[in-house]
Amino acid sequence: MGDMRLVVVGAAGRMGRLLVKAVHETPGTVLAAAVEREGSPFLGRDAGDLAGTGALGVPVTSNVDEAFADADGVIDFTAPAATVAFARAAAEAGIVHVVGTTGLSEADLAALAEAARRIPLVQSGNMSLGVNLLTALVRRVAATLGPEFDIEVLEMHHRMKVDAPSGTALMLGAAAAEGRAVSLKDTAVRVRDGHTGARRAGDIGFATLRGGSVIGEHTVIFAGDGERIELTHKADDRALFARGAVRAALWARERPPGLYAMTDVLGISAL
Ligand SMILES: NC(=O)C1=CN([C@@H]2O[C@H](COP(=O)(O)OP(=O)(O)OC[C@H]3O[C@@H](n4cnc5c(N)ncnc54)[C@H](OP(=O)(O)O)[C@@H]3O)[C@@H](O)[C@H]2O)C=CC1
Ligand SMILES: O=C(O)C1=N[C@H](C(=O)O)C[C@H](O)C1
Repeated sequence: MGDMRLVVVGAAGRMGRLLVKAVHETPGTVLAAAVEREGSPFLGRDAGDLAGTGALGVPVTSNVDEAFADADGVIDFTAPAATVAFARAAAEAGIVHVVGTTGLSEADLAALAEAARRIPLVQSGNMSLGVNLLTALVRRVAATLGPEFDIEVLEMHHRMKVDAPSGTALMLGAAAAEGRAVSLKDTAVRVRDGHTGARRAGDIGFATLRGGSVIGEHTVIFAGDGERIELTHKADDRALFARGAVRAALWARERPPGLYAMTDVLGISAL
């Protein structure tokens, strides 16, 4: 099998540029195309120049059909509506789709599951080993501690982030709910404001901080009477997520159609 030809969509974004670099630097992958939306000021610019690798001879294009036709996979850290459209196009082209986009609605996730009937699709709100390992720890702790421990998920990100709670916070909340054998939908408190009344037993709370250049920090707090356990992950470098996504693409190339998580890619889904 030759090098995996990968398209990076959203190639001029914060993650897109790092993804172009990671594809270029990873043995066994090559940048097939770089996509931005129609009207983007980056169309025609060399993707490597934007990513800081030096020119790669890959001009940014808005022609998705052409880009996907000559590729084995697409890596997508864009926005929910774009990701749903890219999933349909990837399914049409029969290529791997790796989705890092967060802020996806139930309907968006259903559209990804539909595409995954035809192609291997890896979706995760966080592509790092640390966070995916943390989900297993959170599930375990939540299963061990009784309901007398209140669970709160605290996250902080840079000032440019547009969705809340973060995809990672929701993954961690879902892990806590799974550990307690309850539904996150029924227990999540995503916002608090005004006279909220006392905390309802069993709620899983979320708190969102935004500011500066923080890449991504998450803490799951188990607060009991007289003691507190805090499990924290801090990302120091966004390139970590890009490397994880390229790893996911290579892994998915060998898999049948299906919807996969990063824990599958990392081989820790049984933890
Ligand atoms: N799963 C993970 O490990 C991680 C996930 N993320 C997630 O990745 C996403 C992107 O984050 P980030 O890079 O910081 O955001 P940016 O806004 O910097 O980048 C998004 C890029 O996608 C482009 N884009 C949007 N719509 C389309 C479209 N229809 N066609 C082509 N390009 C499009 C944007 O272009 P324009 O500016 O013109 O809209 C922009 O260049 C977010 O959802 C974020 O939460 C981030 C880090 C890690
Ligand atoms: O938007 C970001 O930057 C990040 N988004 C992801 C999320 O929503 O959890 C992952 C990471 O924390 C950075």
